[in-house]
Amino acid sequence: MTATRVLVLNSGSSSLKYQLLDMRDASRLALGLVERIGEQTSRLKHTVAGSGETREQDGPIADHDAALKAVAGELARDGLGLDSPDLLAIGHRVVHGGMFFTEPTVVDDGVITEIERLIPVAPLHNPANLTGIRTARALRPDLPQVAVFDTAFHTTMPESAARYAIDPRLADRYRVRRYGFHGTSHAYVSRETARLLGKDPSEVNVIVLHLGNGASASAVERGRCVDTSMGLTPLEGLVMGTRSGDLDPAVIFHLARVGGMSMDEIDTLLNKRSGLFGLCGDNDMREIRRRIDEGDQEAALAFDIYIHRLKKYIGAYFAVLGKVDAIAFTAGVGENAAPVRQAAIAGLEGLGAAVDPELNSVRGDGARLISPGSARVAVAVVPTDEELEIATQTYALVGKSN
Ligand SMILES: Nc1ncnc2c1ncn2[C@@H]1O[C@H](COP(=O)(O)OP(=O)(O)O)[C@@H](O)[C@H]1O
Ligand SMILES: CC(=O)OP(=O)(O)O
Ligand SMILES: [Mg+2]
Repeated sequence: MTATRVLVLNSGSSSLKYQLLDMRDASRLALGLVERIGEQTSRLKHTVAGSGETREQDGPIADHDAALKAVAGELARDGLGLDSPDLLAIGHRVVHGGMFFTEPTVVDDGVITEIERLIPVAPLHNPANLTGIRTARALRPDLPQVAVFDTAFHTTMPESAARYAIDPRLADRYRVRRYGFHGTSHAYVSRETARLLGKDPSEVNVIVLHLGNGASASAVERGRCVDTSMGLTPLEGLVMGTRSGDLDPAVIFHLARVGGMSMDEIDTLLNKRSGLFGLCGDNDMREIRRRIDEGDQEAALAFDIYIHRLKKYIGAYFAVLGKVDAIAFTAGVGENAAPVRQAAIAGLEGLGAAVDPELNSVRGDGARLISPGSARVAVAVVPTDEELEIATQTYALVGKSN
């Protein structure tokens, strides 16, 4: 029997999302999430796709190694364990691939060393991705492990967008350039948006707004990324859950010289204690909307700053692309927060974009248009599926040799 199943691991800084898929028809067999890894209140939520049965397990899970072993245990209970002969490969999300990785790559020792070398530019993500790879390798040393990089989709950016305005020799020596992240999602969502419009990706220009806890925008011209809001690290660009996004780099010198903060303190401040959380003490958009509804001014200002930045990027990418066919909202906030979509597009009628309040308020699982029929630019909600995209790329790489 030919093995056709792919297990996908999407390790975040404190979470592990996973899906087991059968790639004959890309159907899901099981999926789940381990949250708050490293805290006392960790939770594993495991769902068996066929029956829809969900099991939850609460209690401390110390690190990503323990998380993956717990997930393996849950899968084994359903007869879907990692020891199954039906398992073809394990696909891993790796956030930073630098300039080196432009394609999905079968992991060997050299690949691991390179991902390790990139830790300084993805300190929240690459260590977790590496733990996932190492644990999976230890559990099934015989299986191909495939790394799918967040940065890969953005390697088509022209130098004018990818370079910072600093001495290119210095930039090259330290590999300082704009890499961009969430690429697997931007690739998938831009393609799905074209499909929603009944077009081939090569026929349309799309602005993708990936608004999760981390958030980034991209300008996709005829299927190729030409600009994106994240840079050397996932800190640049939009206001995020806990990250500041863009600021004058001199803020850092100022906090060091005048505020007496160390580089590590500033790094932690900007990555973990800024963004929505820094502004109002909450990083979850649901909580922020609830507070706004109760008249909370601090939450309202945080929301306004978030929207203002988002709008600036939408405007910038109109200019970068020249002609825009669609704006797609995706990820946790983009897919669920109707007020964010409404506020981000409000006032863009002159650019041809508008949101129909009624369509915008309808909840749904699939990709859908939320712009009025008369709008020149389609505005859409397009759910992302990084795990499906990673499974597809993993299968394309190792399935044919099986
Ligand atoms: N129903 C909802 N309404 C508004 N925001 C939501 C909703 N559900 C999730 N979110 C937002 O989505 C975020 C998580 O998005 P997600 O794409 O899962 O992020 P990540 O992959 O970075 O963990 C939450 O922090 C929250 O702000
Ligand atoms: C790169 C990045 O920001 O990822 P996430 O949104 O999963 O934190
Ligand atoms: Mg995410």
